[in-house]
Amino acid sequence: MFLRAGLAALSPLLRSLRPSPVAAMSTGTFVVSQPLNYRGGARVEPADASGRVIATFTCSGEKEVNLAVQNAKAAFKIWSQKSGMERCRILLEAARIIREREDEIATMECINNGKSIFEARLDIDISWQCLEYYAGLAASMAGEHIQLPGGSFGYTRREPLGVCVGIGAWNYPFQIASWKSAPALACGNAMVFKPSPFTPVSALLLAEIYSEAGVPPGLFNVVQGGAATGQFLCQHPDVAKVSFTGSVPTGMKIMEMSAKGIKPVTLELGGKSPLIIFSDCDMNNAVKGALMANFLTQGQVCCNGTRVFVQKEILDKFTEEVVKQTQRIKIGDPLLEDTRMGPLINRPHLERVLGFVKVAKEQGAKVLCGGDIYVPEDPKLKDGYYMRPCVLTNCRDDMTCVKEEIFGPVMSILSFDTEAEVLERANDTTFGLAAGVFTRDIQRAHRVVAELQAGTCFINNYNVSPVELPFGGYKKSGFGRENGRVTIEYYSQLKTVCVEMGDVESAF
Ligand SMILES: NC(=O)c1ccc[n+]([C@@H]2O[C@H](COP(=O)([O-])OP(=O)(O)OC[C@H]3O[C@@H](n4cnc5c(N)ncnc54)[C@H](O)[C@@H]3O)[C@@H](O)[C@H]2O)c1
Ligand SMILES: C[N+](C)(C)CCCC=O
Repeated sequence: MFLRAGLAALSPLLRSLRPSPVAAMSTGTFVVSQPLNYRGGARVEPADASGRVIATFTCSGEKEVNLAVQNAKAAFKIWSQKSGMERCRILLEAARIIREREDEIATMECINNGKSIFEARLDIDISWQCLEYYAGLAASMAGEHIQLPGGSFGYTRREPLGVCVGIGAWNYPFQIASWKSAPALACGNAMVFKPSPFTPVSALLLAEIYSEAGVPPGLFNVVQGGAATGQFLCQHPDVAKVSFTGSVPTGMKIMEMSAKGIKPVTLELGGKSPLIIFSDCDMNNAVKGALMANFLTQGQVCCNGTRVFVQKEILDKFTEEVVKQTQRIKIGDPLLEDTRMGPLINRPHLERVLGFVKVAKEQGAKVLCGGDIYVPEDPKLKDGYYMRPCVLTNCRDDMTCVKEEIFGPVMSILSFDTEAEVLERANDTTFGLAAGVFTRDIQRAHRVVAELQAGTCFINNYNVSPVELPFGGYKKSGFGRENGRVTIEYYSQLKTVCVEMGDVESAF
């Protein structure tokens, strides 16, 4: 197998998914000449193929999934017996290696996904921080001791679940693999991870780094493939838990499959989050916050605050400034240091996003900037999947662009009068991933976030993600959390031990 990967080189992958020709989106390329599955501590060709070829690697079928799970089971026996301190040391070493190789990993991620190298480095930083954070928690995981009458007592043990499955989306490939594996491994579990077929390469680096850091062979495995491979993983009888990041429709299927095996699931799904800008805000910060809420990773971010509610008094000034700053965003080759927006993930997705802009116009929205294809000057990039970031105004709550997740660089601006009104409109959605508020009134800020139906709320900032804070959704945006101390609970189970110090008082 020989995969010439990269945005340029991933074109064979994209070509295999749709017949039209796909040209280079980036000047960046890398050559992957090794297999893209990772099992038992080494890169391996899949033991079988489902028949659906993606580039020059094949989707893993039932046999390969089974081998990966069996390898994970064997590694689990060793890993789960280690003390928290032992696991901590190995995870810290893995974090150190990621940090040391940050530039190399970020470059691969940039080519893998199309996000700017500037952002890719931030993703890698958040990834090693996540490993460091859970390394610390591994060493401090403990149960309770509960005194009972007559000297008897009980205690609780926090135990790992076994083999956990991670299934990732394409927008944060390395970071998603880290957010799932770090808490899973810290708790003593093993993992089989399936990246999105659109971004298959960077999870392999994580697998190799874990091996280099000293995890037992088979503790973290990677299987490549799409929906069918994901189904084999979810349905496997030896899998104890599934952690999924992706769309709501796929999340529903994952939950259904997991329900059949009574497997706990974590679902990190989509969103259509509100960002509320009150007239007493710090205007500079609110404008920066709106850009952060909409244009990271070409707008392909689950928690983006795409419904920007602006209080009437400052609507014109805010809109003018947002448009000015949006037009300044440097689009182009994601490997260049000053680029801040690269191409979208693939042509069908670009067309889908442009389609949302078209419908928005038909429904009465006004395009203040962008929303069209961008052709970079560099001839090598001319057929890339670029679009200009878009700001829409004249939006109404019933418009498609305001109701549906676009997953692209499209911000919808809506105006409001009162706090009560905006809260009702902000919550009028089936999603509940995130929300944001900009105001100088501290009481209002806390009052408003208390009423917002969202799992992750930001006050006077947006889309920052310290690994110490739990991240996850309400309503159809999913359940379970990633990051923060609480995630330990999603990768472990509690055993209660009741100890009798006297004689048995029998009822018989
Ligand atoms: N909440 C979060 O943390 C978060 C983060 C990133 C992305 N997302 C969401 O992900 C979506 C975009 O990502 P996507 O297009 O990759 O999502 P997707 O649901 O199409 O695919 C996600 C993953 O699921 C796999 N998959 C697809 N069908 C499957 C099936 N039937 N069984 C098992 N696995 C299956 C895919 O191969 C991929 O690895 C957006 O809706 C976005 O909001 C959420
Ligand atoms: C790191 N962010 C920007 C908070 C994104 C988290 C993952 C969502 O897609």
